[in-house]
Amino acid sequence: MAERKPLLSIRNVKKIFKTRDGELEALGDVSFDVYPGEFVSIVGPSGCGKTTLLKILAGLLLKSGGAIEVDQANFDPAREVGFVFQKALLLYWRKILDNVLLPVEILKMDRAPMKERARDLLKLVGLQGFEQSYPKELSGGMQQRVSIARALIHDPKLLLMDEPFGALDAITRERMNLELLRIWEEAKKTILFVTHGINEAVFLSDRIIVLSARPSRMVQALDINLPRPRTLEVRTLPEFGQYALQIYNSLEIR
Ligand SMILES: Nc1ncnc2c1ncn2[C@@H]1O[C@H](COP(=O)(O)OP(=O)(O)OP(=O)(O)O)[C@@H](O)[C@H]1O
Repeated sequence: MAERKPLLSIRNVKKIFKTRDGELEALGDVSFDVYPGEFVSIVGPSGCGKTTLLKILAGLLLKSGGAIEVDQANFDPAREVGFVFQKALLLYWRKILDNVLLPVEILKMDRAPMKERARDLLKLVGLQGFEQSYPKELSGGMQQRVSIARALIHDPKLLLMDEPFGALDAITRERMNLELLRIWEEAKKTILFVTHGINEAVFLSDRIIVLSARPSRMVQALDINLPRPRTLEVRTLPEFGQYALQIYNSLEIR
């Protein structure tokens, strides 16, 4: 079998912010790989630089050191990366279909053929029939599903998700976890997912990267060998608890 090549190689990435009070070292030295089709989560203490790392990967921030290698010539983050933030950040004056089509306009792609894709994606995220609604007519969970459809519209290889369900109530969050796995399996994307939820990370991921407090470095890369497709029963397996405990230990939560 041919050796798998990572889609993304993050090598000794550092980020130092220059602030009024001097330099702030956010990312100390972070290295890990993400393989095509993987679901990788990042967990770590508040302020350790998880959002910073995602922004660097999306091309929204410059790194201060290290290297990011991508297994593709001319990998353009604008085209190959989709970003889902904690808040859905929909444009309230645009209908749902037009919100999903926003990246198409930003990337100056042909809008007409993408309309059909936008409809298909809304169906994929369970929002068929809401194409002509406005964001305020949708619940928080529904709005977040629109933002997932929007992040997928230009068919990026990599989906970066920054605590996408952090603002949702616990029940909606559970539902969104199941939805996301279904979407991931269907859309066959590579996902890098930031969360504060250790159980959420274990439930969703193939691998979990645990970062230390600032200046952060990787303290653990944990492969999650739980069966897929994951159903809620997976949470009752003893291994599930053992994985969660390993992460608590790495984070020194006792
Ligand atoms: N633009 C900036 N200028 C200066 N400092 C910044 C900037 N952005 C982030 N920081 C600092 O860098 C550190 C990492 O921030 P970041 O938002 O990446 O952390 P995080 O791990 O995502 O946190 P949380 O889990 O609380 O969301 C923090 O100490 C933050 O104050």
